[in-house]
Amino acid sequence: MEKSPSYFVTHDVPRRMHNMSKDTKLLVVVRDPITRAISDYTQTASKRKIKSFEKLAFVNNSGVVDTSWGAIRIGVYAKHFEKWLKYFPLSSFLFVSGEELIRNPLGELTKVQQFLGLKEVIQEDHFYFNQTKGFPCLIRGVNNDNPHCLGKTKGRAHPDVDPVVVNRLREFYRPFNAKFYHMVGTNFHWDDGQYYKR
Ligand SMILES: Nc1ncnc2c1ncn2[C@@H]1O[C@H](COP(=O)(O)OS(=O)(=O)O)[C@@H](OP(=O)(O)O)[C@H]1O
Repeated sequence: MEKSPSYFVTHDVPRRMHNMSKDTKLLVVVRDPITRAISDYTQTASKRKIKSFEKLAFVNNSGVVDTSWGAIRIGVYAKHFEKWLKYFPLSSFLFVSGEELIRNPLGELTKVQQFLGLKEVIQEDHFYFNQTKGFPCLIRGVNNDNPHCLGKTKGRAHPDVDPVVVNRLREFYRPFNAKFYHMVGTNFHWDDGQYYKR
């Protein structure tokens, strides 16, 4: 098993993975592209000083969404996924909802176990919700005495983004999201706005 978010969007990866093994099972965790962009921005901003999200999202403050900015471009999932379908059938993929992975980790991980043909060993009591972190964490060991949350670079606080900008991005992504839902046969409900800012 190997993982990297960049595999999904890097041009030559589908062909190279197919050359390696055409039977590879592919798991893709996807979340609302707007939250994903803000998460991406937050990660970069934690390393160096950059302009505001609102400034970077548009070309010269014009209201035209800057699709050359990676944080925006990566969320156009339908375009990236088209390239994968040239090499792998839809049945090779499981799309995991990033939102549900937080809300209902057992539900999403049960689907993962089934997709991979694994024995279903994960249970409800393997998780607890850490209120401070705001995320589910794992309980390891028979005495539940070895809890494990992801590190502090996962689950950072996101900045508040101007709602006008969020709405503009919502309109920008809507057709791409619709296409993506159609391609994969799942509605992730990002356009309902119910998931933005967890
Ligand atoms: N259980 C749990 N604990 C902490 N974080 C969780 C968890 N489940 C999902 N997430 C979300 O994972 C996001 C980080 O994933 P990344 O794709 O950036 O990770 S990586 O690039 O593959 O290393 C991270 O994004 P941010 O919230 O923007 O930090 C989380 O929202």
